[in-house]
Amino acid sequence: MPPRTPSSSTVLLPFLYPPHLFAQTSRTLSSRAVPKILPRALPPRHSQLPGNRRASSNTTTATAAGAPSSSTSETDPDPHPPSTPSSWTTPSASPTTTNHHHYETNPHNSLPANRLNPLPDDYRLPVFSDRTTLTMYAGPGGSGCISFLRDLHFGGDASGPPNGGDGGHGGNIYIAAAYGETSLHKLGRRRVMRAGKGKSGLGSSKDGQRGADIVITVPVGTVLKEVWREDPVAEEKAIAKERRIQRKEERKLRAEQAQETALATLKEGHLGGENWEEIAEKARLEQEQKDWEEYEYPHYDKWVFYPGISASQRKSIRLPKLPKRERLFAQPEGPIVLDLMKPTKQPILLAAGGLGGLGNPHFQKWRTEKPMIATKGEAAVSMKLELELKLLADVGLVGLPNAGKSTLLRALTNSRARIGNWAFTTLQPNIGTVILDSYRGRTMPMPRAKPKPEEYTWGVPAEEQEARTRFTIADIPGLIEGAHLDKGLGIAFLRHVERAGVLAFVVDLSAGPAVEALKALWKEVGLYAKMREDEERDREIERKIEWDFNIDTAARATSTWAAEYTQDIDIDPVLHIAGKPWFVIATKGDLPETQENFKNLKYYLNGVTRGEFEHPSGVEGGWIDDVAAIPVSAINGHGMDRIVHWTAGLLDQ
Ligand SMILES: Nc1nc2c(ncn2[C@@H]2O[C@H](COP(=O)(O)OP(=O)(O)OP(=O)(O)O)[C@@H](O)[C@H]2O)c(=O)[nH]1
Ligand SMILES: [Mg+2]
Repeated sequence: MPPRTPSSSTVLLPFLYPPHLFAQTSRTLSSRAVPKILPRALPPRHSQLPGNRRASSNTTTATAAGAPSSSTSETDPDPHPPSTPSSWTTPSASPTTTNHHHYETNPHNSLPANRLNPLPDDYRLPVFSDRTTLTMYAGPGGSGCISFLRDLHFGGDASGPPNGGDGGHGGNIYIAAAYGETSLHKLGRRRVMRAGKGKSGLGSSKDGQRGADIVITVPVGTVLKEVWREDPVAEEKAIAKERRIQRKEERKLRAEQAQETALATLKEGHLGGENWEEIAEKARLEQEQKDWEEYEYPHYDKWVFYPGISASQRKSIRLPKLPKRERLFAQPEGPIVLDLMKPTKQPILLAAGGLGGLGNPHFQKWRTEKPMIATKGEAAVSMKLELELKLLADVGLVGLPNAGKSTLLRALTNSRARIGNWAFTTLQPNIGTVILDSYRGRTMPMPRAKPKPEEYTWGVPAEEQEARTRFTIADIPGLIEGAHLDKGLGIAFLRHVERAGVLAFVVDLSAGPAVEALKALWKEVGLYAKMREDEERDREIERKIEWDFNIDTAARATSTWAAEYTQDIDIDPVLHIAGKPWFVIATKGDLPETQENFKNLKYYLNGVTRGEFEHPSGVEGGWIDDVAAIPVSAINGHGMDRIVHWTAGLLDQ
């Protein structure tokens, strides 16, 4: 770097400005003290920018885990670095602007390091998280206010009619899925979400302010499940209902007992002047009084009392029955399970805020002209959610560790996935975007043979749907045999390719028989699908369990419109994955003695297509329309065109 300020300058300057600015600024600032400094010429622009390189014919912007990759060029290899311009004269201006290690040899394979054969420390790792839990607290309502009109007409003190405002309602919590969000890490950091509390009411009939709502925005492809919830209002309602039923039964029992006693007395012949009906009635009334005292009276904790009154006055107030009120927003019944695989048209309510309390004018009756009471705001729902992100890429790369998946992603797209000659270099999913272009930077749309269903295109009819201009590829950590037993990194990452339109199996031609590798991969994928199916079944059973607090019919109505985001359980996931179009990318074709291996693979796949061999997952009815094997050398960028064309064809078939 050129020196940022002339050494003689005593003025501290911000270091973010280009050097020539400093030169001039400092000259003007200290022109008397310092001899004249010639403005330093900036290097021409192109020497700072590496040449326009393309890894392969038709690549791309890259995103890592969906995040748009900004500067795409700073780590690019450049086989012909621009010559140093003569105007750039400072000694530090030599090629320090480019990265040193592009001219190094990669010790892993003794080849020159470049973008497709980078050193293991040349990668970009965006923050990414695909799982998190979130505890949410909807806002409680504010309390009602006890206040009286202060007016000269009423003697100048607060002795007019009641004018306390109602409390504000608590804030709700909603969820929305949107494109542009790519990871759950931000939510994971927050852990707890609290919607705003409703403000208390004020005098002069001023109602309290509503609590602020929260909209949680998650990436499209997020699945959320409710872990637990606490709904004090629903719980109280449920308890009250239970008690009502209990009392009814008790009454019935007592009536029967009274009848029996009366009959017994009749039998014994001494009536004693008492009617058995009267006895029964008396007993019933006594019991009811007891119940009232025990359960319903008084709900002191639900009321606010005028602060100016004494404890004895407070006790003398006969509290009215709590007014019956419906929630402003019906709380969706639980447990909530949503599968947000498309952007939500409007935010979906998860937790409703509490109702605000009522001010004292609500309790003015002909007998109580000066109500010294108001109600408190309702407590609100709290719940814990489990969020799981399933990335929605068009193509999923599935392969054993070290097969060359990340190299392939780099070769196909502008991704900066990490590459290293050891297993489990990749520890989190990477996503790259392939733009179908005409080699001249102009997109070359591929007509879609099969239009997307309208529910995925916001109702755009098939004939108006645009041709495909890009697709996305997900590279996930490698699978090993026994991954379903949680060996290696487990199969947790398969959920990111579970919804891909096409599966691309990446096999390393130099690492033993490719057919065996392919079969092993399919086996793990099949076992994963089976595991998902079992999970689904458990969830279905759980859903059938009676949920005690489903007492709101309105709540049920609300949750039905979110029903389009609940998962379709009828599909058989095993067949679902095996039914996806797939093909095999045979990589590392540049290494010696790989041809025989490829031939065997081709022979096997042709047999699968013809139906001579069963689908490698062992599932009947799996996709075998035209299973291709494409030989490539990702490290040299060879064979990428075929992959792109074949994939685009499969996606829109
Ligand atoms: N000769 C040759 N080597 C390759 C090719 N593709 C990848 N490699 C090398 O294979 C090694 C592994 O490549 P990665 O792309 O990291 O493999 P991966 O499948 O992503 O590995 P994990 O992320 O660990 O599962 C690296 O040393 C690459 O340089 C190829 O086409 N030819
Ligand atoms: Mg990798």
